[in-house]
Amino acid sequence: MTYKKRLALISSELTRNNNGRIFRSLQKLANQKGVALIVYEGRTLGAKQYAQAQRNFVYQFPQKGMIDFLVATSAAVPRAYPRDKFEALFLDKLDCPTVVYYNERPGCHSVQIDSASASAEMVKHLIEKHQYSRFAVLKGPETEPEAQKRAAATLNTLAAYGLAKNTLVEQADWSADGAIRFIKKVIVESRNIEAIIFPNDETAIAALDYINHFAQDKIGKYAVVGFDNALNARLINPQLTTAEHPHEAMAEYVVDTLLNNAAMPKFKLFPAPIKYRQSCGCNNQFQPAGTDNRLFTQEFNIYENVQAFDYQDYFVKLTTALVNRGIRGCFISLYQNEPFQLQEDTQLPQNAKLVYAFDAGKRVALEEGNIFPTRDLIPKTLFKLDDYACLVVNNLYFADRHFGFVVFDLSVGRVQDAQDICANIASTLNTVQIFNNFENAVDRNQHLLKRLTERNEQLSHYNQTLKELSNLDEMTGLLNRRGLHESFNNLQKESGSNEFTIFYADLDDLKQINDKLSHAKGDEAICLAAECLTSLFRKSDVIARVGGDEFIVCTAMNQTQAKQVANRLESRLFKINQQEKLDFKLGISIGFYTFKQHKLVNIEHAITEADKALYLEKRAKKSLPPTD
Ligand SMILES: Nc1nc2c(ncn2[C@@H]2O[C@H](COP(=O)(O)OP(=O)(O)OP(=O)(O)O)[C@@H](O)[C@H]2O)c(=O)[nH]1
Repeated sequence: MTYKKRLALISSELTRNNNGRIFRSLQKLANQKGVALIVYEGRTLGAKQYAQAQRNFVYQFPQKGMIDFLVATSAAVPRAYPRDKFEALFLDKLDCPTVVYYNERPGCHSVQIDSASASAEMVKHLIEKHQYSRFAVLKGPETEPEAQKRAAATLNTLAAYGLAKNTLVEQADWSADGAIRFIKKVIVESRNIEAIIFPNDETAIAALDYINHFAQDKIGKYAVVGFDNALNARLINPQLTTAEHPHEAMAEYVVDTLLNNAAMPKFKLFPAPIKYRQSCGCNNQFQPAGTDNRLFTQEFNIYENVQAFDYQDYFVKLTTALVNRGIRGCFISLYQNEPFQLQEDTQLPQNAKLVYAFDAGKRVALEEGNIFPTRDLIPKTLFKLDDYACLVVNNLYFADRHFGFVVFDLSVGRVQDAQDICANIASTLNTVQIFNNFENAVDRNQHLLKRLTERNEQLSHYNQTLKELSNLDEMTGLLNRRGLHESFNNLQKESGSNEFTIFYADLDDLKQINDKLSHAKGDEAICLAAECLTSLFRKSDVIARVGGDEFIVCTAMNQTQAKQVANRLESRLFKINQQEKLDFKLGISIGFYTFKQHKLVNIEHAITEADKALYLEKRAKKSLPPTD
């Protein structure tokens, strides 16, 4: 079956009070007429409580073109919610026929129940059938016309029987908090109260639940009545006497009105018959305390494991949970934006990405991509919205991180289960995302660390090269003076010798070569001298060019060996000059100084001594007498 038209229901928590019955009755009637129901499940608009405000972001979802009709209940849109805000959020934006339950709003149809007659009848029943004369009355919120009608009719009827004076009256709201404060007061003040009239079932049930668990000596002492015939009215002990909303008839009227798109807003009042159960004193068989009737609709528990740290693991477990609970469909989408915090004017993110799909009772494998306009709820390319009779939309958030939404197909399946699973999806996906962010950060750090280590290694390699370069003479590739000192220290440590010789060598007549031939030839002579010295000494000896044409060699040699080397130099030079066919005569003078290691004051002293010897050698070569 296809559902061409869509009815949006703006509702607060579907498992509470009247909401579930409005939901199911509208679903049934709408579906019969080929209209799909899409429920946007939030809380009470305008509520200050944190969780309610976060939930209400779901009311941003209904968009023009997506839905054809709108229904808003007073639990979701109370009378106190300002007209301009209501119009901006729904009416102006959606521009479609709208019905409000239990309220009247300009431009909307309205369905209400005749709560005044029902309240009066309830009081009459308590007085005439049960002969109670001492009453306590809790009034609903002053801002709600529905609450005022109930309270006024109750108090007027009590007054008509002359019982108003003895009645304890308190003002509260529709919530359990107010009810518990009130029942405590009734118990403490005693006043022999016989019957308590609550403004709705939620407050009546909260009071009975309080008595059952915290004031067991008062079980059965008070007759209690509520209003609404909420889902829990039959589950509380004793079962609650209450006024019924004729939901089927109301839903039929609502759907007809919307489909026929009546031109003028209409107001319709429905009678609210009383459901006489045990709590007023009828059918007076109280079940013994402690039978632990479970409140709400959860009649059995399924303890599947739906906890995980990554998406894939989680989606497998979620599928099992959905199958176990018989939910027909579940579609999870994450906003394309980063998670955000709600501000006053936060708009629905434009796009979302479908990350999980469970359709017609089975998980659907998804390809990559699946980004779609958020307002569509599910991607048109994969699923046809017209195929779904009943969808429930919940936003996904955790603390103040809003990150996506889930759409349940509840044409089959219980609302309570969908709510359980929705809470699980929100908290688990939040954990998965935070865990992923954390892991990514760790990965990023590790990657950075690796790159940093590589860079460091590269850098220390460059440093080493630089250091080596800074120790070398560029022209000859020999050590320079700085390199000489460092290498000589190593030589001393590594040679194992305690006798060393420092040679000081100097080219002969370089100036002449420069002047007569060229500076380039002078360079050639220097390089040739370097080669000559390198070939003359051992690899382990330290050879350095320390000035223009001056060289120092440090070796682990005694004086005899040093003399032999000095002699060998002469023959080496002779050979070079013969073989190389040079434009100049290569001549090297050399002086040396040998010392025992322990006698060495420092290398500079040894160099000076070698230099002196060189000087003498030079003078001798030039046949000049030495000067002092
Ligand atoms: N081509 C060249 N010449 C240099 C270099 N460094 C220094 N000189 C020159 O080499 C000459 C060295 O002079 P000395 O060592 O005093 O004199 P010499 O001509 O070698 O004579 P003796 O040492 O007395 O034999 C100077 O003229 C410097 O300008 C160099 O790197 N290349």
